[in-house]
Amino acid sequence: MPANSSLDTSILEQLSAYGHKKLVFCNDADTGLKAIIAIHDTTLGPALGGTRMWSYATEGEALEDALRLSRGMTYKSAITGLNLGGGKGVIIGDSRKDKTETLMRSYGRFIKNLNGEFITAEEMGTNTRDMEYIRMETSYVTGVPESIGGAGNPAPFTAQGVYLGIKASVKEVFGTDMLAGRTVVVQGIGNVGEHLVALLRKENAEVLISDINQEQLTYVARKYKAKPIEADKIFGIDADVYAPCAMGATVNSKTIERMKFAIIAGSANNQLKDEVLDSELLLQKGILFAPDYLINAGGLISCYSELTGFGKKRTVQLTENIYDATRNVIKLSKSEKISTNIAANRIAEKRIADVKKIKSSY
Ligand SMILES: NC(=O)c1ccc[n+]([C@@H]2O[C@H](COP(=O)([O-])OP(=O)(O)OC[C@H]3O[C@@H](n4cnc5c(N)ncnc54)[C@H](O)[C@@H]3O)[C@@H](O)[C@H]2O)c1
Repeated sequence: MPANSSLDTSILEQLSAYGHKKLVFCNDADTGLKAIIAIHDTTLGPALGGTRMWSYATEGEALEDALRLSRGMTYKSAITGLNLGGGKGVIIGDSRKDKTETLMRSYGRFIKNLNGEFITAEEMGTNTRDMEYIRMETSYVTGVPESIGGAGNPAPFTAQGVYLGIKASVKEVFGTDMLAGRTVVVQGIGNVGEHLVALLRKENAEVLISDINQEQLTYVARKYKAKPIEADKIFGIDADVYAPCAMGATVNSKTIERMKFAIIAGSANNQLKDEVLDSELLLQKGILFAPDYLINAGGLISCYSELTGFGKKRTVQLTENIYDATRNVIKLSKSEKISTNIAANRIAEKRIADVKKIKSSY
C-alpha cells in the first residue's frame, strides 16, 4: 500500500479525532469473519463493550459505528462509576443468516489475542449463546448464560435503567414521575425494547411501538396491549416520550424539526447524529434529552458484576442509581445553561481526569 494512501491517513485521523487508542481488524477467510474491534480509552480499566452484528452497507459504516460506540462506552463506564474503559466490537454480516459457532469462536480468538485489553458482551445481533461460543476460546467475555456461571442477558437491566431515566425526566417536565396516562413511543422492541414495554405497561403508560420486524411487532403488541405504528410515522407523533431502542443517529436535524415529544430517553447508543449540533437544537426546542450512555448503563453494570463477582443485588442497586444520576445531569445542565449531553460529558470526563491523577502515584 502506498505510504500516503487515503485509507492509511483517514483511519489514523479518525482515531486521533476522538482520542481512540487502538483498532483491530479481524479477517478469517475460513469462517467468513470480518470484524472490527475499537478500543477508545483504558484509563479506568480494561475496555468493555458489546459486540454488534449488523449488515453494514460499507466497511466505512462499520468502522464509524465501532469508533462512535467504543467512545460512548468510555463515557458510560466513567459516569456510572465503574472501573472500566471503553471498547466495542462490530461483526459485519446478517446475524440471522451468517452467524455460526465457528464464526463466533474465531472472533473469540481475536479477543483472546488482546490479552484482556478488551472484554466483550452481547449487543444488537448477538446473544448469550454467542457469548458462550466466545467463552470457549477466551475468558474475556461477559453476559454468558447463568447456567454456566454468568450473569445472563444484560438487556433486562438495561431496560430497567432506561425506565428509571424516563421517570426522572418525566419528573422534571411534568412535576411527577408517575407514568400512568403518559404516552411513550418505543422504537425497536427487541431485547431491551420488549422489557421496557413491559415495565411501562405495568405502570399504565400508553405505549406505541414500531419495529421493522413485523412478527415481533405483532407479538409485543398483543402481549402487552401496546399500539403498533408504522416506522416512518414516528417523528410526527404527538407523544410525551420518544424511547429510541433500535439504531443510533435517529435524533438529527431532520427528525428534530418534526418532533413534538417533550422527552427523548431510550436505550439506543449514540442517538444524536451530531452530538454538538443536535443537543443544541433540542435545547432550543425545549425537548429534554436523557443522555443515552447514562440511562442505558444497566446492562454494563450487569456485565461488571459478572466480572467482579458482585451478584444481582449489587447490579440492582447500581442500576437504581440511574434515577438520581439523571436528575443530577438535568440539574447541572440547568444551572450551567448547557445541554444535558454536555453536562453528562463533563461529569464523565472529570472522573477520568481525576483517576488519571491517582494512577500516576502507583
Ligand atoms: N442489550 C443491551 O443490554 C443494551 C445495552 C445498552 C445499549 N443497548 C442499545 O439498545 C439498542 C437495542 O439493543 P437490543 O439489545 O434490544 O437489540 P435487538 O437487536 O435485540 O433489538 C433491536 C430491535 O430494533 C429493531 N429495529 C432495527 N432497526 C429499526 C428501525 N429502523 N425501526 C424500528 N425498529 C428497528 C430490530 O428489528 C430489533 O427488533 C441498541 O442500540 C443497543 O446498542 C443495548
